[in-house]
Amino acid sequence: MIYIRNLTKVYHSASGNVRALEDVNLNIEKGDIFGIIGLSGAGKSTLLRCINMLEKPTSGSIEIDGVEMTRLSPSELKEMRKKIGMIFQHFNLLSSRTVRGNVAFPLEIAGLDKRTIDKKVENLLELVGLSDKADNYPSQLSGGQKQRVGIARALANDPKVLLCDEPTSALDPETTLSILNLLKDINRELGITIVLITHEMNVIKQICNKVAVIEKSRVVEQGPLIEVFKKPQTETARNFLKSVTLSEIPKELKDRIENLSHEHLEGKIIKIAFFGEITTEPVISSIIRKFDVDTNILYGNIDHIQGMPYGTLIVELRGKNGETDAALKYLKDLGLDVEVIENV
Ligand SMILES: Nc1ncnc2c1ncn2[C@@H]1O[C@H](COP(=O)(O)OP(=O)(O)OP(=O)(O)O)[C@@H](O)[C@H]1O
Repeated sequence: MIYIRNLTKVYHSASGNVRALEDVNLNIEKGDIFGIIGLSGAGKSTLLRCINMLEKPTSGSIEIDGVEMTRLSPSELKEMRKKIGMIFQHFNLLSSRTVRGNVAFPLEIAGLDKRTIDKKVENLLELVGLSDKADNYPSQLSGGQKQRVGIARALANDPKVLLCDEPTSALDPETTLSILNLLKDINRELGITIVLITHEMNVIKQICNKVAVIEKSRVVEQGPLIEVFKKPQTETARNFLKSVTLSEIPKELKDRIENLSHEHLEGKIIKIAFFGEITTEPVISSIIRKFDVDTNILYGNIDHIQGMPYGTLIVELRGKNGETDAALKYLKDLGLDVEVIENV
């Protein structure tokens, strides 16, 4: 659906040149919900804005639905942009127009007659669940409702692609979930390919099937979500994953660890952050089978992305003669992110 080849974007400004994108290659297939993640300034917005040619690439090619975007005349580009809707972090609604007026705007620009526009707007507002707010102004809406207007407006010209620039960053978790569900429905029911920038792992895990990681203007990892997060190759992907695993040990657990009796065996409290098939039971039983170690799970926080478990375990290991060290090494060799919290 969207094939990007050797895309480079250099901004020229008074303070010098900024290479915002460097030799970017991406394959986004029809029906994908494709997440783009990266630190601030990595080049995510520039990439999104190059896809609909709001930014003109310095070099490289962008093919959308079989059309090479960089070679279009202004009138051809105008037509092509109808196939590409866009929504924004801060909604970008026209404050002087009602909800109805905002959604009608792209249709008026396209020159449709009033009856067609009215019918279309009615359908779109029903789709996003805002029929009863048609005559409200943006200032009279909640953040989630504003984003629904943004989505309805972006869908007005029946696009094939929807570009989303941090669509839920300004929303609370519950509203975020409802907007993500709406985007998922739009993807599934209307067959629209979605490209989405986010800095939240929760957004990625809720709806994306593929992800690309941008670091310093370059795409450094891309592929199916599970592949990327199972064996993250970059710091950015690892930190994204860590943001949903346990970073702070809960206070009650800390107290419990401190109160553990020391007995006569050596012991360690370890934290395992994992993503993939290795779940509580197999990890623990493999340790028990291979080493002379007793295990006790003190804490487990497990969630799923597309059926794949990820999360954090805090485990007490007790054994003799360096057996706990051997078990620890074994876990690390399995590719798990293991950290010793305390020796007891
Ligand atoms: N119009 C511009 N002129 C000059 N430099 C720009 C312009 N727009 C962006 N840049 C620079 O290009 C680089 C990439 O910016 P971009 O906005 O694409 O990053 P981003 O990953 O979207 O960041 P954020 O998450 O903070 O929005 C940054 O160094 C930025 O300062």
